[in-house]
Amino acid sequence: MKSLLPFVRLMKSHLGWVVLGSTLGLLTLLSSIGLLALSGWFIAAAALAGVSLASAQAFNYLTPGAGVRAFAMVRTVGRYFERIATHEATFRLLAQLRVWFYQHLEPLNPARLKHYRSSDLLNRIISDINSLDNLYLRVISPTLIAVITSILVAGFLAWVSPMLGLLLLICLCVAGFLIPWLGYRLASGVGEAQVSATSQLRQRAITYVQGMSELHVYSALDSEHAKFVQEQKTLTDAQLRMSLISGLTSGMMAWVAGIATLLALIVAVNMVQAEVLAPAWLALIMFCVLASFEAVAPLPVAYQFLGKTRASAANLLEIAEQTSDIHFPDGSVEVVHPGVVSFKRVNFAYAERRVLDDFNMNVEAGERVAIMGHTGSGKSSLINILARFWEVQAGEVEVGGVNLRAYPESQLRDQFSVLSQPVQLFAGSVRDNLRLSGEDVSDEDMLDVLERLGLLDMLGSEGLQREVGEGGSKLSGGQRKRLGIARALLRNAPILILDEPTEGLDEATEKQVLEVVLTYRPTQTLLMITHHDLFLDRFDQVVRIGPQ
Ligand SMILES: Nc1ncnc2c1ncn2[C@@H]1O[C@H](COP(=O)(O)OP(=O)(O)OP(=O)(O)O)[C@@H](O)[C@H]1O
Repeated sequence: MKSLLPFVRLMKSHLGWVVLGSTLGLLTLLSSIGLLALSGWFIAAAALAGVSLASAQAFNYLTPGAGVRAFAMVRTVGRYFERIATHEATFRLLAQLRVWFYQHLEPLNPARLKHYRSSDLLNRIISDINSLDNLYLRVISPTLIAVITSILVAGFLAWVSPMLGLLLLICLCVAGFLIPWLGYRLASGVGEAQVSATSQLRQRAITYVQGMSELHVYSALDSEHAKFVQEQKTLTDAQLRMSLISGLTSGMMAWVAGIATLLALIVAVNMVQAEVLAPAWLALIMFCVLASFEAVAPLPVAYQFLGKTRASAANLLEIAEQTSDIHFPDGSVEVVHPGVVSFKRVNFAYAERRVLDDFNMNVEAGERVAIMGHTGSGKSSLINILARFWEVQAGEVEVGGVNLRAYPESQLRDQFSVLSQPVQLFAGSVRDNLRLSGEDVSDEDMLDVLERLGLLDMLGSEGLQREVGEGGSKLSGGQRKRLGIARALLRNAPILILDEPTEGLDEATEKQVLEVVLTYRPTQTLLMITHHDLFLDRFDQVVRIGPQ
């Protein structure tokens, strides 16, 4: 249960709605019980009063009639507002949970998140967070309502007869504690299996859809489909077992309610025979006992799904409790020499994989540097280091004359414009993608750089509104790359880092692109990772990484 505590604490900020929803729920339920009990008494008492003219005339129809109407109105109006309040509370809690989760996820650098697939994270954000709406709506609020209602109704019956009160309390305890506990025990493993099966199925579905063309080409659709069906079956099996448990606990609940009513009837009939209870009270007691089970009826299902809710909570906490090992200080630093980059005796490894060993590089402001080396030698790792996605194990890295570790995050990001590999484009228009380089970038600047990179034809009649598709799927590989270069060029930062900007381009386009890269911002420092030696003579330095 410890895993649920942080989520219970989150409710504090919406305590008003939470308390209002539960109070209205309690009021509605008590009105419902009162309505049934009073109506039962009223009909029975009126019928008995009708036996003789004198008793019929003496019978007070007005007060109980008004009571029935009052209970009916409170029940109807209460139910309406209870739904509004509990849903408002639930949606507010869900919204807060999503933001809370994202706030914990966002600072985790790629080094922390590399063990998680993006589809797994997506599943946690959607499915696991949704499961947590069970906690307030189906567990906490109904439990509170059930406890208070049981005490009040059993107390009322105890006032009529202590025996009746005790009897109802015992039956409500069986229905409200024992049966939910049984449901919880039976379903605890199944709920966890359901959470895991849902996650697996969603991950499989995402991979399946994303890799559809490859699966077609390699004729692997059937085998992938078979795995998909198997995972669907695992989920359906878990759901079926959950339904069987629900059926079992609902049946037991109806059974206990029936037994309680029968026992109450026996006690009440004896009291009527002993003339300690008016006959019309028989109906009141019967309806009161029957209706009181409405309070505990939602509990077995709620507790049955508690295992699932706990598993979801554990999934979320697993991410939320991680702390980034990379800390950015607050405040600001004075960038002494904008555009300068230096690596001094740097050692760097991904876990046990050594990449840079005693690596040195000095780049002056405005210099153009080509970074070359065999594939896998660690060229792209320089970007990971400069962006502080990963930390170096030894040595010093300075940007603008300031140690990388002294930079607040946003100030560090302001030092670079980066074209990474592969280029990440977002579903949206060309303008949306270029806008990432700065809110103040004008359409004219965008069109100018696109023209220089030979991309105007790509825009067609739609211009900057041209949609690029999911990940740039509506563009060719070369267009994607050049659009990424355009975005990097448009961002006015002291240092431009391009990771293989001309990879996959034909020679003429490669020349055109390099020309733009080398002339677009003449005073900007350029670090260009490349495998090609085209235009190397126009670079101030060539840095080679790894064995030559
Ligand atoms: N996130 C990571 N976790 C573990 N190892 C990694 C990670 N990223 C890269 N590597 C490994 O580090 C080494 C250097 O990778 P890097 O991407 O820096 O090489 P590169 O020189 O840019 O290669 P290429 O020219 O093929 O792009 C490679 O052996 C690679 O397998």
